[in-house]
Amino acid sequence: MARRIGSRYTAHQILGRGSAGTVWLGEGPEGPVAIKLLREDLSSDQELVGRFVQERTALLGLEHPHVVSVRDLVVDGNDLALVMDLVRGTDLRTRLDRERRLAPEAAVAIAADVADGLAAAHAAGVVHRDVKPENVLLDMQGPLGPGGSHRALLTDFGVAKLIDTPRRTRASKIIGTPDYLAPEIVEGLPPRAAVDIYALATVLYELLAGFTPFGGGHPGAVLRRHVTETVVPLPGIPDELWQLLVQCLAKAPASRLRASELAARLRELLPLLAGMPPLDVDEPDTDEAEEAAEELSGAAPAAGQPVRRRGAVPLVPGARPSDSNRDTHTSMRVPAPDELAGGARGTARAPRAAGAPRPGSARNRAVTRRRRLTLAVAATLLTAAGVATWLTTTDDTPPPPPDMENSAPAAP
Ligand SMILES: Nc1ncnc2c1ncn2[C@@H]1O[C@H](COP(=O)(O)OP(=O)(O)OP(=O)(O)O)[C@@H](O)[C@H]1O
Repeated sequence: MARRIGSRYTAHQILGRGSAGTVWLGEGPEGPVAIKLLREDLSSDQELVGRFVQERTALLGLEHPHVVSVRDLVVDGNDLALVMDLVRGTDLRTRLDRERRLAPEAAVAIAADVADGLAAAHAAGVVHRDVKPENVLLDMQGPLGPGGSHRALLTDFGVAKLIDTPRRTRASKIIGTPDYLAPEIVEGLPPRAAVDIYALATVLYELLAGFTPFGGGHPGAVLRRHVTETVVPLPGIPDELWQLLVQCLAKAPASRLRASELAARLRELLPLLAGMPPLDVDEPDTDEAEEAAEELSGAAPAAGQPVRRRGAVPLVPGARPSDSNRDTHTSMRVPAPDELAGGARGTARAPRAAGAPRPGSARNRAVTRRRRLTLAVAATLLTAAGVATWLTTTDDTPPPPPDMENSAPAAP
């Protein structure tokens, strides 16, 4: 049923739902649009209202073929809506869920588009801060690009920041989605353009492998891996592409490429990747420390039951907790340096060539079990040491003064 939004727009049909609201296919004075309508029960939530306004502000004047433009912000009674360019297609997460892994040529073409969009945002002084497959839309009505890929557009600048905002103090909260968070964010440094490059390299790795390099398990473990672990090579990946990924996943932000350079280098690789099938990579093993902790607590799934993944902290009150650390924004306290330094190492999920034996195959099970008990104790100690307290639900340190740079929307 059609619904009026302000005096100039009509919403016709739901295109999708996010944690903060619903995106509608709509009509405006200049033709079809997408209308993101804030959930009514959240219209009094100042943080979320702030995100809508922020998205409008960040994108003012930014017109680019690889960025979804925001056309209008409508405030009408209880309705708060962002009017955006309509992208007829799907989001990259949906495509990835359907295909599991993309052929390298298509993956690199999409990443190059997003890098172009980021270059435009960075040139306009905006850092996105939440680059992930959910925030990349694929235009399925336009012409096909290399490897049959659709034009990709970056969207959701709701937590974007102006790069040049001065800041002298260490950040007290982390905003972002754990799987894609650059190490300097975890360490409390201000978000600069390089955080988007790290996140995009993580997305590209995920498109190629079917999983993120440092994801899996408890959000605290994911954060620590970003700081302490090195990325494990993907079997069968062309060396030139791997080197590019490694450079953009560098722990030191200054070592990463700039967005325009990354876009150019990715496009240079396209002829080399033409016709190459998706990489033959098996899913990594589940984080052993995580499993061990669950075993110890009696929470381990019974044989044959799917492994339960812990969710990140939903940004929005009432949102369903996500089933992974990559689906939702999270807001966490920045861990202290000693919290990052301690704890189990080597927990990054190691990719295996398809068919290669799992490290914990049947003949190794007794050894694995003994290791798990040791790890379980380590995991319990870690938890006691405060890793779990990074999560925002309880933060018993006095809150910092409200400051757009340093504070994040409070998790429920
Ligand atoms: N400009 C657009 N044109 C067409 N479809 C869109 C547009 N923007 C969003 N959508 C669709 O609407 C759905 C919800 O988008 P939204 O940005 O609210 O959610 P999200 O990014 O998945 O969630 P969250 O707000 O929690 O980060 C997405 O699945 C996306 O495919």
